[in-house]
Amino acid sequence: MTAFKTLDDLTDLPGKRVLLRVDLNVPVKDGKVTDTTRIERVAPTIMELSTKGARVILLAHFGRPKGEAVPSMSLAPIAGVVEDVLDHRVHFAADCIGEVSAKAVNAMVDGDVLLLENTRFHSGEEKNDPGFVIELAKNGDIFVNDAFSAAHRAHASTEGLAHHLPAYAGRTMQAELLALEKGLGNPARPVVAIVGGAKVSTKIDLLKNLVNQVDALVIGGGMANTFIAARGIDVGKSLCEHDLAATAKEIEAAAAASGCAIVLPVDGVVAREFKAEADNETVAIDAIPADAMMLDVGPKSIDAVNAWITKADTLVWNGPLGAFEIPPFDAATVSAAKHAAARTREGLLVSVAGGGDTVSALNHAGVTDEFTYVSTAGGAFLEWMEGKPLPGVDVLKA
Ligand SMILES: Nc1ncnc2c1ncn2[C@@H]1O[C@H](COP(=O)(O)OP(=O)(O)O)[C@@H](O)[C@H]1O
Ligand SMILES: O=C(OP(=O)(O)O)[C@H](O)COP(=O)(O)O
Repeated sequence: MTAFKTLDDLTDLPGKRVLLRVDLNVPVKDGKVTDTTRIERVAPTIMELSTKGARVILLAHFGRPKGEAVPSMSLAPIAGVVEDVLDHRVHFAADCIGEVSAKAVNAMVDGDVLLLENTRFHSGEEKNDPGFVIELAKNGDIFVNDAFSAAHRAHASTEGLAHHLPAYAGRTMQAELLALEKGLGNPARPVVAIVGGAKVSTKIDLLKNLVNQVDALVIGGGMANTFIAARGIDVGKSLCEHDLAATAKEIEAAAAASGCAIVLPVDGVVAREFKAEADNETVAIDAIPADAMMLDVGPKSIDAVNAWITKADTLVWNGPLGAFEIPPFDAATVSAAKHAAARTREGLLVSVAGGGDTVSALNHAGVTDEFTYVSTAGGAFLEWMEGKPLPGVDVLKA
């Protein structure tokens, strides 16, 4: 934990350009940020550096634009939200490298905060391309990483930069690792994991190891549809990654071998449109109409999920059970969140949840403060839980 340098080791900041990696990959609906938790969590690091006289240059990604400058994934609208959370002016530059960024950085005075455009607008970011890292590094004297939730990515702004500039962990990075170690370092059993959400392809591999560490794996959301389809059941138009059927089967086999129960939905709430209050019906899992999508798990499945939460001494949760942003498809997620919160309140459960949308879902259910710990990270938190090396953390220790 103390293996890396922190802001406590940074002295003489006035005049220094600090490249601060943050995670601004926040939930957005109809162009509006719906949850500012990730911004609130990095605010103390930004303000500490600014108050100590640094010129704070924020690096972040938004969405998965795959190396293209996709306007809908610009960070420009997020700058104003960061400004509101910080209650401090936030300048914006329309590129994270090159002349545009250099001009904005050169115009900074001590204490200024500048947000650079989405690092993923350049293909060099995800490739951790050495030439791109050098371009990023030109704008800074010091690198601080406060994006624990992106630390499982070996990208230019999360890993590469630490090889080029003196590198430090931000306050959130420190706090996340400490809290996860405290909550899950030696978890009381049974340990139940809930994994749902939409990022099926990037998270499914994590389940292979997770089943060796938990006593039950409850699967919901788009992830469940993929497992259900792999069992040969037609999921209609549901979010599903059919090409991952073999992986899903491997995970089921690994779970059987390690004695981990796999809990899949037995019923679902289906609709033909992805919108709030869409006409919907509850059907058995093997009766999803061909033209419908399962947007939430059904009432019998909710009972089963809550029964597993009752059995658990420790709960780890990433990914909502359904499309919670569009009621009534929030029912399962809200029910499980409230049940886990109640058990935690009674001292019967250690509950740790994480992920940009998961935090937003817990906020929606009104129970965030009642969980033992809520991480900003989803995938990174699961990888940490698996014991996998996190490139963004390891490079700070190197
Ligand atoms: N059955 C479903 N169909 C479509 N989308 C779903 C379904 N269940 C959950 N989702 C979506 O998953 C998203 C969150 O997934 P993900 O990004 O993996 O979580 P996190 O950000 O917490 O790691 C939410 O936007 C939610 O609407
Ligand atoms: O939102 C994020 O992760 P999460 O959905 O696992 O919480 C991070 O910003 C990482 O994003 P990525 O999964 O596109 O690399």
